[in-house]
Amino acid sequence: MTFQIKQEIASCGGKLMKLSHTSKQTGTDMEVNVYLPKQYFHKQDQSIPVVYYLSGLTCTPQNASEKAFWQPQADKFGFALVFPDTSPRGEGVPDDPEGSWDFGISASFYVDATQEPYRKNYQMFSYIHDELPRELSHFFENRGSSKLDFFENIAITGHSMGGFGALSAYLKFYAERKYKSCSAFAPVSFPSKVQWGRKAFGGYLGQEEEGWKSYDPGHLIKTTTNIGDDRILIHQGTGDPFYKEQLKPELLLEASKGTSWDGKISLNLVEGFDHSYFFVSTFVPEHAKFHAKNLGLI
Ligand SMILES: N[C@@H](CCC(=O)N[C@@H](CS)C(=O)NCC(=O)O)C(=O)O
Repeated sequence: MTFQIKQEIASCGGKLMKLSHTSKQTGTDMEVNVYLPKQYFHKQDQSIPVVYYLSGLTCTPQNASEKAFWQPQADKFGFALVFPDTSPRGEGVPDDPEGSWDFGISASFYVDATQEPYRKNYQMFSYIHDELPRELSHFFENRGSSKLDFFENIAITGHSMGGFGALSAYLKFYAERKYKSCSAFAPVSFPSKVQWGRKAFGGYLGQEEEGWKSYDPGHLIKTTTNIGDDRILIHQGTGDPFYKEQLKPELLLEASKGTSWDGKISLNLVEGFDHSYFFVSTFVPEHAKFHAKNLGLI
């Protein structure tokens, strides 16, 4: 269903659009923020690539829009940004029975749930990678003189749970080269091996671990062939309280050993940085440049 414009905010050289729509996949109203860079307004008849940013646990579309400082980078290179929500929410949406922030509302892990009671609303994989781009494309079709490219020349990135979501989707769709570029900030790198991931996969996908593999970057990296010289960029703060227990990027590196991704994952351990948006925003310029290159903008 089409979007309602909640707010249009001038930001840097462009505009942040706060939108909401009713999703068929989640059966709920969903919010999404879209940043339109200055090029969208000043250059005619050109196609603007889109970078999808998936946020982490406890987030809404607002956190990254307000604190990641992506907007100046989007203006610098000429890409748009989409900041989706982290889960369905609202009346009737089931949450974590334990009331914890690592599962349920704001913690969908971007999968299509197969288990009750989550199956009905938690269809976030299909929402993010299919319904949302189709709906956005439709909505923006006749709005400006520039075309926003939500399907072809696109990149994906994210933080923590969203870093997992980015890695997972990039690898899952790698054969068809859906996403031209992937990076992650402090991602949950091998969810089947850590408590956050095991709880999420168990709850949404069931206890049978075989069913987790098709989402888990730790497995996908072994079953997906890197056909070019594609690289994945990761930053991880060494002062991040979740680094050693939940994120474990070294496990992904280990899993890539001897595969076509060996040496293609650039894991940057950055001294002292924590898990917050002070960390994310510090490395956004490097990630922006990485995506801009892969999207042919520089
Ligand atoms: N501080 C959070 C812990 C979870 C957390 O650090 N979430 C990260 C993503 S995994 C985040 O982006 N939080 C929101 C923010 O920093 O704006 C809480 O206790 O609620």
